[in-house]
Amino acid sequence: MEMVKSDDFNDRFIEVSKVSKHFGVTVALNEVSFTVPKGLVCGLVGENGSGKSTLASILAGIQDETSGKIYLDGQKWNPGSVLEAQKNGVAMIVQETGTIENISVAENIFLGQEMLFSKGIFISRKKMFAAAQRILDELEITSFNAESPTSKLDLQDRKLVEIAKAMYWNPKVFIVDETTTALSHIGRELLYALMKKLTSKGTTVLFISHDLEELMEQCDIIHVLRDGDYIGTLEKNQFDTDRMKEMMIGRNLEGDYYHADEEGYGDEVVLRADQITTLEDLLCFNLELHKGEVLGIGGLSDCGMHTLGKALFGAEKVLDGKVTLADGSVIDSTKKAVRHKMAYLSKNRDRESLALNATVKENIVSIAHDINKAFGPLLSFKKESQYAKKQIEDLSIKCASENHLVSTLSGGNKQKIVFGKWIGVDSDILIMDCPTRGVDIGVKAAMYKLIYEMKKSGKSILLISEELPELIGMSDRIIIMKDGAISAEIHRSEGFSEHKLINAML
Ligand SMILES: Nc1ncnc2c1ncn2[C@@H]1O[C@H](COP(=O)(O)OP(=O)(O)OP(=O)(O)O)[C@@H](O)[C@H]1O
Repeated sequence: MEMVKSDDFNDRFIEVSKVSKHFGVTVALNEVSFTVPKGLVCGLVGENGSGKSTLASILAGIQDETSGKIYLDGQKWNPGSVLEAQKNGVAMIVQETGTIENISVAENIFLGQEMLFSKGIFISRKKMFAAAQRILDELEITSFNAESPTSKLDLQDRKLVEIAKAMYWNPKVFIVDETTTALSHIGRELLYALMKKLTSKGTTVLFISHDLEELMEQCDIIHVLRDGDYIGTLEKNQFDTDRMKEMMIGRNLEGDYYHADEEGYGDEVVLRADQITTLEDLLCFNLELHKGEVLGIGGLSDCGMHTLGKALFGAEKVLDGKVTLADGSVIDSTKKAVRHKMAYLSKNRDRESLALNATVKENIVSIAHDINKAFGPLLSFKKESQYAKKQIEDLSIKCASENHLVSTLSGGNKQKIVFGKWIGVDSDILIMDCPTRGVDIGVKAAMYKLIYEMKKSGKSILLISEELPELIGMSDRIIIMKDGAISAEIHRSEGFSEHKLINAML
């Protein structure tokens, strides 16, 4: 093992030295150097595509650096695989799905480690389930158990499985990549408490987030990346959102983030849920969305709001009751919804909104056939290319060209594609489930501006969100759901407050 010449490894428990990562012509990391002291929460912040996940995944053994070196606790760190990294104390919660669908929670937690429970040539599933359950109990996770099939879990619960899996390894370094936006209030609190507990025992946490307030609350220091370069570090006493934004973007980000005025909306009801009941979550649920309204829907992740979004778009079977438009049309399939100029942005982008193995262009134009027609049913390749290029430019999607594969884009850039794909087709009713998940502050501001412009031009938007500032900032009216029912309805004119909303959720 190569050793670093220093007595105090604790101050530079992780040492990243001139690390570069190239993907063909893309330079994801450019000679990045920084250190992270032991037992602290270190934030990593930067715009979408600035290299945060790439760096984190090199540390976690997912991929190798092109050049440069990393030292962990004074020793050269170069894990050959994720398993090797985990065994040697580095565990990571990835941005998207880090679990496998068709197996149980326990099998996910001990994936690749089944031999720990071997009895001769057999694996004792009983012992494996018991061990997994102990970890879940210690984390006070009660929404599922070790035997639950992973395919039945929502995004939040699958993230909790990943957290439980990481805890098995008792990590020296715990990496959390843009996970909190997949978690509801309770999930976030659980993660924050865990991070505190871990650091008190000497674990180092690398925390990646686009939420600057969250970073300032949870971190002891914050490293800033921009376009693959390390820009600098802020210590706790230097934390300041404007300074952070300037370091991230290289200029001042000015202007109003949210729309926060009282323009109101029309009386016409454009979408109505009439006593709808779904297999799970919703029972005789009523809702009206008006022309030109931004209706915010909030609640804890299992309150039924994500199912509501799907049911309104015809993507979730409505067993009783119906979803209708102003002209009386019943929406009972996604095909009908799209035909009636409805759009739906799913929270679960990799599973439900994107074709990962297709190109940026193929994804963006996939529902824009009417716009890009040449003659009759024939499509114009030129129009499609121009259309895709415009979305790429408007949302500053970071990719080499419109022919770039979506699977290789950063998380936030994937989210921009989902947004661009649906926004571009000029729908009248837009159901958006966590539309700004994982996007950086600059793009968030651009998305909010577009949502506001759509509202002003008479479009109706149902904004399902787990971010209270987003709901408060953007909505004309907010409905808070709890256990599949409405627990509060508040109009902007009555005054929104986080306190009121949280009380209605719990
Ligand atoms: N496997 C890959 N092949 C090609 N390019 C890649 C690959 N992985 C990442 N990149 C590129 O490297 C750059 C950095 O991506 P990375 O995912 O590290 O950004 P990030 O800062 O984590 O972004 P986000 O905030 O959106 O998650 C991006 O331009 C991305 O498209």
